[in-house]
Amino acid sequence: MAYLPYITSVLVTLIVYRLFTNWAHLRQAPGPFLASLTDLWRAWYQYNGKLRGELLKLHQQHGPIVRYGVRSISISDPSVVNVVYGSRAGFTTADSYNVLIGISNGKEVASLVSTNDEARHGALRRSVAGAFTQTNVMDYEPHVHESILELLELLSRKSTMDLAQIMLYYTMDSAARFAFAEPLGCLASGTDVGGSIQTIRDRFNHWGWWSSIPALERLVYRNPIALRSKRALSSMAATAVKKLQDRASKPQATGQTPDLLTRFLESSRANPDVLDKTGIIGMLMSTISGAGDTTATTVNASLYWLMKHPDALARLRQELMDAQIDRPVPQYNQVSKLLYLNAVIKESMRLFPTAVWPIERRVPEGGATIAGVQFPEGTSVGCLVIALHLNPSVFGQDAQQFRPERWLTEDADMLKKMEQAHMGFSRGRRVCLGQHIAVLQIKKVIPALVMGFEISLVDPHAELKADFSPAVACLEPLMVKVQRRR
Ligand code: HEM
Repeated sequence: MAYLPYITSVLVTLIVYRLFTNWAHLRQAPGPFLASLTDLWRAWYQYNGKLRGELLKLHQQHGPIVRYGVRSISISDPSVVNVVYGSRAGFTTADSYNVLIGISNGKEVASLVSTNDEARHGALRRSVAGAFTQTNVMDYEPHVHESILELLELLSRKSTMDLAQIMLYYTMDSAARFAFAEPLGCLASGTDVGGSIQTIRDRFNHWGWWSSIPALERLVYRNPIALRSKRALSSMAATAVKKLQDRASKPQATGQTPDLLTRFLESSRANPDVLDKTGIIGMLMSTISGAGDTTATTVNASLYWLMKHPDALARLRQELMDAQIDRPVPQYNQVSKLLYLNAVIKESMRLFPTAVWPIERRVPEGGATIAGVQFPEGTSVGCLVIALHLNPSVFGQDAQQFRPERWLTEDADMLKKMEQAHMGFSRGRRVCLGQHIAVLQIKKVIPALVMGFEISLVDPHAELKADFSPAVACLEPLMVKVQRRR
């Protein structure tokens, strides 16, 4: 007992020393004092879905560099995009990605997204890249087409509905179709079949809630006891395993619409050391998970702003009529190059990007100078996509407004500047692998919907809202009225 005051003072000294070194680490960067002492500050805001909004405010207050954690820096300056994400820059993913690493049979199994081993990431990505090129994704168009027909059929039976939910059913069914040629059945049943959507959202929640404190996540979920606990396969993973087993013994016949599974099996035969069976299941899961909420949110955002801006909707419909697109669903080659459609989608992604917090990268050995500030090795730096997208120095004083026409400017320099600041699909080595499939899905479904239906908000003042606590923005319900157009 006599030692108690002594032990207490040693502990207090150690804590004060730790807090001081935390603060001193990046003291050159402005930000909330609490955030410089402990990562619990950012964890709290992220858990409550408020980090994104708080960082936006901090950027307005302090400028392009803001500190939001002991070693975390948020950036809103588009000129640094290439410094951080450029292919040769040497930045790797930050520790926040570690909480996404899966656990299988008591071992950690990193996926394409969660691995911080850049050599492995590069090899894995190269091995499957052929399945995602602009030309090759055209092979999957029949899968997407079929899902849109099913969506339209469902809509024609409704008068009011939650657009956010129905669109997620479309993107998930479509993703399962182009992944392994079978829909999840969400559109057919009007439900989240087998809880697949919830399983994915649980993963996004886990990533979001623990991203700020990965060391604590490791202690709780990756200790030897937790690692050994049995985990049931999700219904979607079980379907993917079954499909893989079936396909290994009975490959797709000539004439069948190819899917990602066929392409991954081809890649696996060519690169068995890089992509094994577990890797194929991982890739299928990563693509379906990455394809659902992201694509649905972009379609919803586009439709929302078109509902709010009848002039833009009229202009889009005119463009689609002039192009004489097929009804009820256009062929991709009829819509892929339509300028106004493209501008509407770009503008919607600009105003409602799906990445929630800065896309974090780790400063490599030797440190780096970013926006004129020197940061030591190990600092996590990342562009906050929404801050970049609302930057008035790039997008002008009306940066907060939905104005697709800004993407039709004849000022080539201006256009280049805006393109460089657009990070909806991220940038660099880890740029969205599925972006061409996403664009295919979006550019086919929006014309089908706006030509086939009058869609209007049940509450004309309704706002587009999302939960920003998971890693990917998850839309809140958006009630709309639908009526077939003649
Ligand atoms: C509008 C829809 C989409 C948006 C906005 C979007 C956005 C993004 C972003 C921002 C990243 C980078 C994440 C990071 O570095 O932390 C990413 C990565 C990725 N996306 Fe997408 N995505 C979309 C659709 C899709 C689709 C349809 C697929 C699959 C077919 C897909 C598959 C992937 C994969 C596999 C990665 C990881 C790439 C890598 O690490 O090398 N995404 N996406």
